[in-house]
Amino acid sequence: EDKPVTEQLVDTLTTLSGGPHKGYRANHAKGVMVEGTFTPTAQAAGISSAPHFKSGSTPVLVRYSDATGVPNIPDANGNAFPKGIAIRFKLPNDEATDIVSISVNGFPAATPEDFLGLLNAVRDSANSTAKPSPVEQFVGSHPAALKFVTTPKPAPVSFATQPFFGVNAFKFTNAAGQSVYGRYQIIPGAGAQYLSKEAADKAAPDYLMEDIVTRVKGQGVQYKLVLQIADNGDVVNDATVLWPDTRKTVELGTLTLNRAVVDSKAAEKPLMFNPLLLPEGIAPSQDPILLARPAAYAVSYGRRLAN
Ligand code: HEM
Repeated sequence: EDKPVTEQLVDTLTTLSGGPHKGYRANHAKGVMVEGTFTPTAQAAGISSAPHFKSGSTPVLVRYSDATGVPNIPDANGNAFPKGIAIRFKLPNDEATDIVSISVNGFPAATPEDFLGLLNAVRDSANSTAKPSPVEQFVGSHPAALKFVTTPKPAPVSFATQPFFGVNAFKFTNAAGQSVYGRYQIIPGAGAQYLSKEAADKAAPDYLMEDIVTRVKGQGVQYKLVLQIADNGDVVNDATVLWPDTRKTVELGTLTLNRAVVDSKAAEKPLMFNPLLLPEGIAPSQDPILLARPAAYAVSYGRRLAN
């Protein structure tokens, strides 16, 4: 193949979803958007000089999503995991920065090439009689992929009871020029709560998308934005390598979501969240998965707008 790996990834995601599905994202196609504010803690400015970590509140736009490019996948379907949360912080002077996270802590591949290998193996298993199947062969020789696909992904009671993880590390620098590497954790104020298998089997196809709109219009929904800080020597460029739970965490602030987005479907189409849209005070790590994401998202975005 002469195409860039990032475009091949979008092609395979499209094939896996039975697409192209006109006007939808090639992954995380089904979603809903809500709005609110982010309020930083006093410690946040000590981590990064980014504008939203100074004092005051920042307006946020949030898109929750189900995995896959299937626009009408039932929320509790086994393929609709990991769940996604994309957060746009609307900074002063028409600037913005995004956090784009998933409901699993970790990723199945350390490189875009390996991720393509996994997705192509899933694709090729559909029409294969080989034993072991292509995907069984792939996960048999790729422990991180095996770990990711076998990690339990229970259906949450609500998006408001689902923790999310940034997975890729970033470099945070404060006003004094001191830097740390960290990974985001988005911790629900309501606590992590999941449905039983029986309840998940009976859940309505759009139960999560509908529930979150009801919640934001009612009591509102809160999360703590937390940063897990790497120790010297921790691997920061590999999304398959978790850091120990004993690593220091710093609370960066609170997300309060209290408004639905009118006509969310129309509003989400011309939007592209970008994990590398970063203000001063936050820089990418050299994680090849992180660095590949904007190119892949842009291919999906371009195709979405083209039809
Ligand atoms: C090389 C690895 C990856 C590829 C190829 C990939 C591919 C994609 C694509 C094509 C989209 C649709 C973008 C659009 O049309 O706007 C997307 C969306 C998304 N991705 Fe990824 N992704 C990767 C890694 C990740 C990682 C590591 C995370 C989180 C830790 C993540 C979380 C999400 C979320 C939450 C969305 C939905 C964003 C929205 O609501 O608009 N992805 N991904």
